[in-house]
Amino acid sequence: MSTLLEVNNVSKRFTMGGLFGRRVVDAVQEASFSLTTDKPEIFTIIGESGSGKTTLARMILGLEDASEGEILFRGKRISRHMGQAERLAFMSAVQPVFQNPFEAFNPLKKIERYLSSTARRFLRTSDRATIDRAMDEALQKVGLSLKEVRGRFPHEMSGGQLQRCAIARALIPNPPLLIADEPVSMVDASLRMSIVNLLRSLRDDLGVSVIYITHDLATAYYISDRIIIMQRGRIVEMGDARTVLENPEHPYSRLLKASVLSTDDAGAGKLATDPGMVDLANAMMGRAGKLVDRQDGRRVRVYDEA
Ligand SMILES: Nc1ncnc2c1ncn2[C@@H]1O[C@H](COP(=O)(O)OP(=O)(O)OP(=O)(O)O)[C@@H](O)[C@H]1O
Repeated sequence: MSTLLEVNNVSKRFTMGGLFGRRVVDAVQEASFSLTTDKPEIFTIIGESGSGKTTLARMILGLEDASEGEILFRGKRISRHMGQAERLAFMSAVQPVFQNPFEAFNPLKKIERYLSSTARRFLRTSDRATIDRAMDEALQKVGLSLKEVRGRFPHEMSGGQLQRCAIARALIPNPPLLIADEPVSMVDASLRMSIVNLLRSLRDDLGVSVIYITHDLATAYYISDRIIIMQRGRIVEMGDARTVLENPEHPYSRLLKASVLSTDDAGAGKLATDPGMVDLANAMMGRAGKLVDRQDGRRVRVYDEA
């Protein structure tokens, strides 16, 4: 079994302000997990806003350095200070998909311009036919074609179609790993599942692993193989997605699940989340505790009684 990505005890601390108004945010604390090359998977990072998901993703993409710990991709350390050639090789293997496809594309440029510059950069060619072939192949993988996209500007596509184009762009160098940060949250609800299903087919048909970052428990349940649940920078529960989400153990994981149910029940006028549950989850915030292994394979953060 060989390792694709290793996140070893990674923490990120942001320090803001001057001498007198110094503020410290521990955005990620001691995160550890790994992905192997043998089994492509959808590995989900879930948590509410501010729990550290994007910071973790940015460190995995080499856009931010860890304050402590290390991240290895195929055994090599990832850092913001990688040399140009090393970065290009890394970027061809680990590609991001961002939240808002309308921001990812320049509104004044045709979509194919963006795709062709990616092809030129990663395939190191300026041969027109090779670039067109690479763009078409990537677009076919997401259910589009160069014929459909050619000549069109971003505003001439739906959010769902444009997100497909963004995913196609990411697929041009044939990366084994995509980092998708909230890829469906800006997409129309009616088109969301088609993007989620697309991620699944990338895993099943192309063998691409996806780190799927979300705060949407429903899509997470639907596509994830494994999941980590983050609360204020700390992993509080991790393991097989079904094991964890069907029967969450940590109070914060239980709260996340209950919050989703309460949305479903809202129409029936049922109470939103039980305040006792919120208090219990909040009481864990900021406490270090430790992750322990459970018999069913999950890891859960537990705390010494005060
Ligand atoms: N560059 C930065 N400088 C200072 N603080 C930051 C920076 N980036 C993130 N933070 C802080 O780190 C914490 C984690 O933020 P992060 O964006 O990683 O969370 P998140 O789970 O991705 O949230 P969201 O779902 O809203 O994107 C937050 O308190 C945030 O304010």
